[in-house]
Amino acid sequence: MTNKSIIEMREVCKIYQSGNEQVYAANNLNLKITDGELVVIVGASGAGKTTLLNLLGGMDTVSSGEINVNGVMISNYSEKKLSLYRRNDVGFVFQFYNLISNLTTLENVEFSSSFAKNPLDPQKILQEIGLGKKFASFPTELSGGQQQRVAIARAIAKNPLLLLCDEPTGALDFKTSKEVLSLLANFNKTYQKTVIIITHNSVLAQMADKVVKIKDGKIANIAINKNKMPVEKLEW
Ligand SMILES: Nc1ncnc2c1ncn2[C@@H]1O[C@H](COP(=O)(O)OP(=O)(O)OP(=O)(O)O)[C@@H](O)[C@H]1O
Repeated sequence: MTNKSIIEMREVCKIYQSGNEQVYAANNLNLKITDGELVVIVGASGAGKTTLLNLLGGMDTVSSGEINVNGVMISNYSEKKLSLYRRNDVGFVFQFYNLISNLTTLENVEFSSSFAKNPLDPQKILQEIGLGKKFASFPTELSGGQQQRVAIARAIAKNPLLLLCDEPTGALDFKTSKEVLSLLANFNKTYQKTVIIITHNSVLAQMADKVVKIKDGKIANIAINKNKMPVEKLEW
């Protein structure tokens, strides 16, 4: 890992209007993430985790403050530039895999990477992820864990600057969750790319380089793990 910051958030606020009330989903967030870090973001339901990830991924815009990604101020981006940023620089993994149901495994990955600037080989990534025998399967023919693998392959094959994962194991059992988390940790290690994982499960904090705790839209704590734990050893 280098010491270069890949993300710098300065005094970021996101305010939603809910009836007559203003909700500070992000309330003065200051955060630096180093290139190649594995970051886990924890916090209770409604704390503001998804809001933070959506702001980083260019899916939502700040109410105030600045977000700099890889030396570029994305918080000043127009809708068009944000769309290119999402396409080229960000890989997303969600709790529910969001695969295209009438495309095969390989087609799902190829479709997404065909829009990216500098994609990796979809077949190679699917092989690495253990889906070498499932190229021709449709999503309904795959287990939940396999579908999440396709979603991860799809995100990785774009060769993104950042891999953003929102509750990637939320719908999976213990064993499958660990397999999926291992893939994310391996990607981080092999490709030296920044991976950010949102979770309710505080045990996952042990696999991170950096753990960010969010509470009521604010950063409650940032901890650095000197000795992060291999995913295989996590128990919950
Ligand atoms: N589009 C929106 N309009 C109004 N309020 C919103 C909107 N999106 C989020 N909020 C509010 O912002 C706060 C933070 O929501 P967010 O989804 O970021 O939390 P979270 O930590 O990801 O929660 P969960 O773990 O349940 O997904 C909550 O109070 C939520 O109700």
